[in-house]
Amino acid sequence: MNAPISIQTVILHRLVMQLKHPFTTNIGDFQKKDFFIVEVIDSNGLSGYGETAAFPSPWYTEETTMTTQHVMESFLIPLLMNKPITHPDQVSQRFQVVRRNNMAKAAIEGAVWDLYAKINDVPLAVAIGGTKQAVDVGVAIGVQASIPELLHLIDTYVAQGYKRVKLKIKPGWDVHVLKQVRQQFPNLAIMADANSAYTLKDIDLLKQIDDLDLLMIEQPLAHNDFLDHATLQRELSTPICLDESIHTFSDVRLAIELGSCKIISMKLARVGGITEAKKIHDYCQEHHVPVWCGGMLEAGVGRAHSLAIATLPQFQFPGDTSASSKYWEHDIIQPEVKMTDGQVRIPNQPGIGHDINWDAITRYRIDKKVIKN
Ligand SMILES: O=C(O)CCC(=O)c1ccccc1C(=O)O
Ligand SMILES: [Mg+2]
Repeated sequence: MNAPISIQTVILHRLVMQLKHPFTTNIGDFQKKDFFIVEVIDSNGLSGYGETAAFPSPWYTEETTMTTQHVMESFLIPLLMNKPITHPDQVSQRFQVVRRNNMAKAAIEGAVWDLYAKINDVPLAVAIGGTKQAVDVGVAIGVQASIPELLHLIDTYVAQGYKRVKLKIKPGWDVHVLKQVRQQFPNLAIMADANSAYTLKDIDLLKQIDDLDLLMIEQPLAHNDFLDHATLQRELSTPICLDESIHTFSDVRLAIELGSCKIISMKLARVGGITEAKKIHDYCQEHHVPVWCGGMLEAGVGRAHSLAIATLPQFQFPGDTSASSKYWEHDIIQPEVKMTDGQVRIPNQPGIGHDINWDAITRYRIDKKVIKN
């Protein structure tokens, strides 16, 4: 029987961090991340940490930095305060009275999972049921100014040891780019992520991409579509991977039943946290559908959570969970996340297994709100 956990205080640390390199997708250009580190503190004064993944604008899902703050403060935190739980699975049950807002939920739920693992003196990966000591990682590369620049960048990442590259594509930066990359790197594991840039009218173009022996093509069609993706998947031998379409366990059931994809991208933020992610993972395992861990340009806390979930056995492709140094001059955790030979080792320390780097937090923090009940 687990001892009850009673959350007494929640601190929302709002940070703004500059990305090392701007990240360009079909939708826009990202120079910085504006987000919250959520700190939950129990009656013994022990802290757990989570991170919101939303961006300032609702381009990826409907959530934004400010909606996560509103929903956490007004609805989610009051559901948790002073009403003890015995297991973090109960957090998502309690949050069911709030529709969607998965990024707000995932940040708080993640903080409680970290706290729970620390109380039980086990790494978060172990608390989740993970089985791997290290996970394979790749890099996501945004749209570049020119093809030579892209080829050079890929070269750099491959030399560092990354096992797979994911290239953002959009109309005007797609087949011709991928063809040249494939020519230059005949044996590299390459995937493309369209962030919903295409429709079924682009079938000829998508069939040309199908000839390039990609690992998968991520979210080629609309963010809320299952039927057209199923039609497209019947036409392509390259596996489709769904990202934006997947917010819940039910979405995964629908996608697999309809044949909308052959691979699922998992993001804790998008599915509302670890408990839902585990449910999705187990269903995918039963149905022999591979899963891999996507990224949201997270800082260290969110990254550590993603790495922990990726230790589950059905995570079968390298994640977008690259080293801290791919994104940040200084990360907010210590040690930072490091990659060796295409892998990140999972820490043995309790919880997320990284300390908070308070110097970095202080440097990047623009606001701090302490919520007591
Ligand atoms: O390196 C990363 O964190 C993933 C980069 C990435 O592709 C991405 C970043 C932000 C939002 C959505 C996506 C995506 O997977 O579509
Ligand atoms: Mg994606």
